Amino acid sequence: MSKRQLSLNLFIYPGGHHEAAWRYQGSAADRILDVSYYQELAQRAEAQKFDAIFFADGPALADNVRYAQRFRFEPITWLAAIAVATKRIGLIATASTTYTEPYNLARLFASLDHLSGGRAGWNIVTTSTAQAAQNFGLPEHPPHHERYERAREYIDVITRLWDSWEDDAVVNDPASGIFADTGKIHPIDHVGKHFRVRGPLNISRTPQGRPVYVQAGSSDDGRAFAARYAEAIFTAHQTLASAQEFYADIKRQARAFDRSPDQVRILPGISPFIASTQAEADLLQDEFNELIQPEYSLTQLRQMIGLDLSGFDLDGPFPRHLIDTGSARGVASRFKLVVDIVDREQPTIRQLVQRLAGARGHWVIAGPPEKIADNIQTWFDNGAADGFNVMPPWLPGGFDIFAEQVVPILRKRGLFRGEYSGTTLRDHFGLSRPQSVFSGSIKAIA
Ligand SMILES: Cc1cc2nc3c(=O)[nH]c(=O)nc-3n(C[C@H](O)[C@H](O)[C@H](O)COP(=O)(O)O)c2cc1C
Repeated sequence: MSKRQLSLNLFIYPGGHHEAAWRYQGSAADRILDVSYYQELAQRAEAQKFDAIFFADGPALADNVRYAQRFRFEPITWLAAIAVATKRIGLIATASTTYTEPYNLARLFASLDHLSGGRAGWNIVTTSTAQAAQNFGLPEHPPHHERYERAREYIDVITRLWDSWEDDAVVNDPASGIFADTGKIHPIDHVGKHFRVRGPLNISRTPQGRPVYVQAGSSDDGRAFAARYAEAIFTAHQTLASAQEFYADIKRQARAFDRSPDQVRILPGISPFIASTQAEADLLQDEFNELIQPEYSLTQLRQMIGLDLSGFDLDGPFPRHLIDTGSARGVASRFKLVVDIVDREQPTIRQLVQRLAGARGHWVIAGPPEKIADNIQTWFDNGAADGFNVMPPWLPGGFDIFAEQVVPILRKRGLFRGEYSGTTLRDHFGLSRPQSVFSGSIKAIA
């Protein structure tokens, strides 16, 4: 039995994850729409045998774009260009079940999986950004519970679309003149509350059968959805204890859905400031925090906890009494994460925005390479993570330092691969390739 190994993804934000990264002299602020910049990043991550790269997404413009590089290209398109510049690394794109339709999205991800030789992953989101509704003619953003109800039906439909061609449906025999065995291509005939889709999909089953299902739910609905469907789960935790609680809960819920917990990889985010000494690493983090623009940070904070602190003294105490914990506004999980920081550390407003500036509530850690590796190993060995979404504070430099100084330590400790053992994202994550739900069934296209 091979030793349990870490999964490492490179989570790419254009200039890096610190909200002021684009202002830092080492970041590639002028290359954020240059696809070769992302191809180079993916090649560097592939050279280090990372499992995947990952792009977030949302169908609306962030309302604080004045102060930070928070616009978004469409990730599937961008990953197609990266696929042709790489051979092994996984390619994970975010797409919303609230603001897309299953048939179109099934085609997009099937195409990405075919063209990449089986390296596609789908970060399934319901979209927590309320302003998206105005771009799709909706009177208001659907409530959280309803978004998850739609997402469950969506997954059922899209899974059957990806499975609608059995693996051996394509014959492709010019001599006999038969291209496909239509007895192995199945309509899905779905009629539900949110969707009516006949199918089948208009492309054959992909190298992975289906893209890898990734999810990042944190609420009760989100966790249940993740435990039932997700094969890799992204999550944000500030402490080992919080990550251990999440990890144990998801693995328990997965078992309750009769799933093997090994088929559910849990990947918290980590945003490391790395330097040869602790003092230098702290200085590096301070350099970034000095570039913070309070107008941007306070907008972020308002989105997370629904409080507008623009009139407050930044160096005054955070007004904890104004937080109405009864109504978790904004993104529920981030709301709780911010409240926990405030209750644990009683920060000033400035100290809180600096805590969140690094990576929007993900784990930010500063120190020498050995300390970063030690912390990664502690979470990995103590039931808090199966791997990490690496979120460099700035790119490309922040990733290069992690790759050159932390990955070798993890490798030396036997925690991370020296070579890919497979070719697909499922291989890298150690996930099985799913059978088509139609294998052996009779109803096919006439
Ligand atoms: C690493 C990570 C990446 C995420 N990326 C996105 C994203 O690209 N788009 C999005 O709408 N939500 C994204 N989310 C938010 C989650 O989809 C989810 O809405 C959030 O964690 C709250 O959980 P809930 O859906 O259970 O309320 C991300 C969350 C995490 C932890």
